[in-house]
Amino acid sequence: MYSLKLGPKSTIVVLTSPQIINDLLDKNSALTSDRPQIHFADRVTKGLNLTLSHYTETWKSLRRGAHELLTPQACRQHLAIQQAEATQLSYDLLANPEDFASSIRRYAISVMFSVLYGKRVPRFSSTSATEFYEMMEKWVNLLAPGAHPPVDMIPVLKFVPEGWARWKRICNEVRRLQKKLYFGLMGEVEGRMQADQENGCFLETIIKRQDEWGLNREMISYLGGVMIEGGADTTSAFLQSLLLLLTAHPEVQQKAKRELDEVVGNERMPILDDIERLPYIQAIILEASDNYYHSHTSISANYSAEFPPHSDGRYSWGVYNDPEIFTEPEKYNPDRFLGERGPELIKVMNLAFGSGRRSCPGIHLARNAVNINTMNLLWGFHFGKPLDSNGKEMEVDTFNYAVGVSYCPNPFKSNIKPRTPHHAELIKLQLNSFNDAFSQFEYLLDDVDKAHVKELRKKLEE
Ligand code: HEM
Repeated sequence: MYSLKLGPKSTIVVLTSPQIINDLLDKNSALTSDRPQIHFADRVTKGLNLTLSHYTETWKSLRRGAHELLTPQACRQHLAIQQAEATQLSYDLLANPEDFASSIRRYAISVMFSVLYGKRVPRFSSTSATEFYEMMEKWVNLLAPGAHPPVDMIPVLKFVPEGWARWKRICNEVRRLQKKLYFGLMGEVEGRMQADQENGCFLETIIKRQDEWGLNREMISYLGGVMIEGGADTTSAFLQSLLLLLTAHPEVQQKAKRELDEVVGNERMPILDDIERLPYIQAIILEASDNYYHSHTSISANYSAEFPPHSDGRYSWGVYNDPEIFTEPEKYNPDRFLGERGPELIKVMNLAFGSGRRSCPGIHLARNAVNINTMNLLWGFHFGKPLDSNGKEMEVDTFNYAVGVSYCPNPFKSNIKPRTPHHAELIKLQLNSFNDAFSQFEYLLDDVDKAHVKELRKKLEE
């Protein structure tokens, strides 16, 4: 653990010990559940962004709604569409293996849209996805460290007139885009409810129970939007990290496939419950989880001399890369979780979803997504190293990540092939069997998406 003093009022504390994290964020969470001051976020969302907002009564109402709708039981109800979309992802890798990154991103955003708004995203370039990503690019750039004047450190900058402060105009633009998108999606759900076309999505329940949770229309629309922000790119970054690591480690793939062949076999695709009987696959997931997780908390009262009020606490890499906890932490070695120290290491990896009151409310949905897709990908495909112009395998850099608000591998190549034609055939058959699961989420699609879905169904039936 160490701290950096960045001015009279700003201290960043970097936490690297699981014991201190537990003590600080779990046992003392009433004092450590705030977020640091982010003026741009307050200006854009007026305190309604669940992830970035201070520890306020508004945050508590938003969090209660999010929590109740993302319990393990509630997430079971979303399993059919998660499984269907995961099969669609496998099919997309068969059809267009070079474009795996877009296919993964489509998968992740489509599950979030379906679960939240009851409307899937059949193409990466579907209008809803494009609008979301356009908004997100501006939003993430606005929040990126160093991209704009340091208003939080020099608050007087808030008074610079808008004509001279480009960041103020960007804040206004992001606010406009967020409101247009999030209110628009909410309006679609309201319209569908009035037309008696409910499909059990998150926003329907929130709208019905808003009084109980103390939420108004603006809060609900932001809650939905923030859940897409929190759930889509995190899940897709995990799956891209996983693919990068698997591509670099054929020996891990081989071992995983042996386990899958014994437990699942070659006559069906995996289902979620299989994961319990696949300890090596579980270890692959745990070992891939240290690459990008972050927690970001703020200490709101005088906790101790090292943590003055409003100090800003962070942990991530330090914990998972401590050689006293993880032997050779830089090595991708799932077997470390299967040895004698496995249970102790698994406990540390559970920090990957945060600790205390600000920990990830989407953990169960995220784990289901990660489990289903890791099993599917290893069951159905081989991820080979890319080849150079002489047909020789190239090495893969597993530390080549984009650094920013989200942490995702930079574009990379993987030589993706189905394991056998039989595996490819089973993926197509399974996708065809999910027509009913998909159709409930296709009511609000535009004409281009509807035509795309129709053409795909026709192809699968040929
Ligand atoms: C693999 C996928 C995911 C990972 C790795 C992940 C990880 C995290 C982490 C580390 C935090 C911060 C915890 C802290 O500050 O202590 C967080 C917060 C959050 N996550 Fe996730 N998450 C994932 C998926 C999801 C999903 C699917 C949803 C929505 C359904 C979601 C919604 C949120 C929200 C709203 C917050 C902010 C909570 C708050 O500040 O009260 N996340 N997540």
